[in-house]
Amino acid sequence: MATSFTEKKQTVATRAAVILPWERSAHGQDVRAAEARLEEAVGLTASIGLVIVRKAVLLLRARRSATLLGKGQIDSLRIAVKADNIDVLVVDTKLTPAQQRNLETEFGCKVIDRTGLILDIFGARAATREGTLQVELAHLEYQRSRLVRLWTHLERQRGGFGFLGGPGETQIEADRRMIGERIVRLKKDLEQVRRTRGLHRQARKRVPFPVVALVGYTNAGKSTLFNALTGATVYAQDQLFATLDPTMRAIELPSGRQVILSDTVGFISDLPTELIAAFRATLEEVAEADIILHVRDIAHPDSTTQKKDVLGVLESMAKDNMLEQDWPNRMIEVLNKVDLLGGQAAVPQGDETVAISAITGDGLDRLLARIDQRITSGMEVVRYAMPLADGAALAWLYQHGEVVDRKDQEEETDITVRLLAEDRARFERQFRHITPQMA
Ligand SMILES: Nc1nc2c(ncn2[C@@H]2O[C@H](COP(=O)(O)OP(=O)(O)OP(=O)(O)O)[C@@H](O)[C@H]2O)c(=O)[nH]1
Ligand SMILES: [Mg+2]
Repeated sequence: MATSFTEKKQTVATRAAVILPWERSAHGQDVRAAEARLEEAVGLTASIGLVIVRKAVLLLRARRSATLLGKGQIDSLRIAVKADNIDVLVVDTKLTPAQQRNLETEFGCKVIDRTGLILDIFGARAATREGTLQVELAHLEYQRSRLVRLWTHLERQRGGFGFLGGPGETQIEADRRMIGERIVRLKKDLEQVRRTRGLHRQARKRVPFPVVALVGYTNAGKSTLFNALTGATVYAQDQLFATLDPTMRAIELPSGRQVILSDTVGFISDLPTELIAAFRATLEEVAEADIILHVRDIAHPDSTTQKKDVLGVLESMAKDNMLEQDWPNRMIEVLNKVDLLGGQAAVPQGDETVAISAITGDGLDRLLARIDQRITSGMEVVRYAMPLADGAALAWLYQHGEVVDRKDQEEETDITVRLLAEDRARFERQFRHITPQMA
């Protein structure tokens, strides 16, 4: 893994300030939007273990090429960094390599930008092989772009073309070559992983129960819902990306049918484009899901934009064959946090939406019933003839399907059962001696 900020294990808490540069021209005067965005950045920063001692929205009249911020802002920040003993300044926007370096010089502390911050988070969260490779690739490309610019900057300072070949320059060139070679290797490895992806999906389909995946924006309440539904004690708190690992747990639906619930990585707003591939790779669990629960924070000011973002990413995954084309049929929209809006009645619900509060438990029974219904609607009716002595096969059918009819003879039974298409395939693979009859 590329060097990561969080890899330096800290014994003493690292103190951070989080600032959100807010351009009036680009963002307008929407104070509520700025506050929500700042809170997201604070959550992201907390999730890599930094202690936030100061946070602020800084209005920008223009982006200054050398330092981004204006002179007065820099002066007052310098005082704050000193007074609060700040080790890291998180600037929630994209900084050019020169801006980052200049700000570090101004403040005498480490400065990280939004891309650097998110890369760090993804690095800690990537679970699959593709995810890990994809994140490392993004990290190296980020580093390389910083090296290249630094190099040209030095060249300019010397007023030449690098013929002098000073030691610093040689080192940078060597670093750049090393990074370049590693990138080529990673891309090859990724190719290989992608080619075998189809095979893995087949293997994963052998999980014995339908999979229900929770997706949605960071802080939407996925982990809280996951806990409410499993009664499990999985880490959930008001901290973005509290989930460090994709978590899977079996739960029982009202019908008695078992499903596997899977919590996933949260979406974040304005994901830097160079990180989209890495993020999508961390979402691979969704590809295996029989049902996708799209959890939304319906009380969030950007709720509608967040929804569009989520659907956009899923669509792009389907386009690249990471997700099966019929994914919209498998989705249920979960409007969470209705307690903040005065209960279920405040929110319109349709066939594809269920309003809930993961905190109060309001609407959870309806959600479970809806999941049950959705699973059943995708079922087929099949008839099998099998030896009565085959207890394992019979038990399997009772556990995974709904037995509609059964006629026992002396040695044999003729059984009609409703099964998911995948379950039917699983059953017929596992019990090859049993023959499906004409319905
Ligand atoms: N009022 C209210 N707060 C909720 C509800 N559900 C979750 N929250 C709060 O929202 C915050 C985020 O919840 P999480 O479950 O950690 O969110 P998440 O979607 O898992 O976030 P990531 O793991 O970062 O993607 C926590 O403070 C929860 O207590 C709800 O129904 N009502
Ligand atoms: Mg979570």
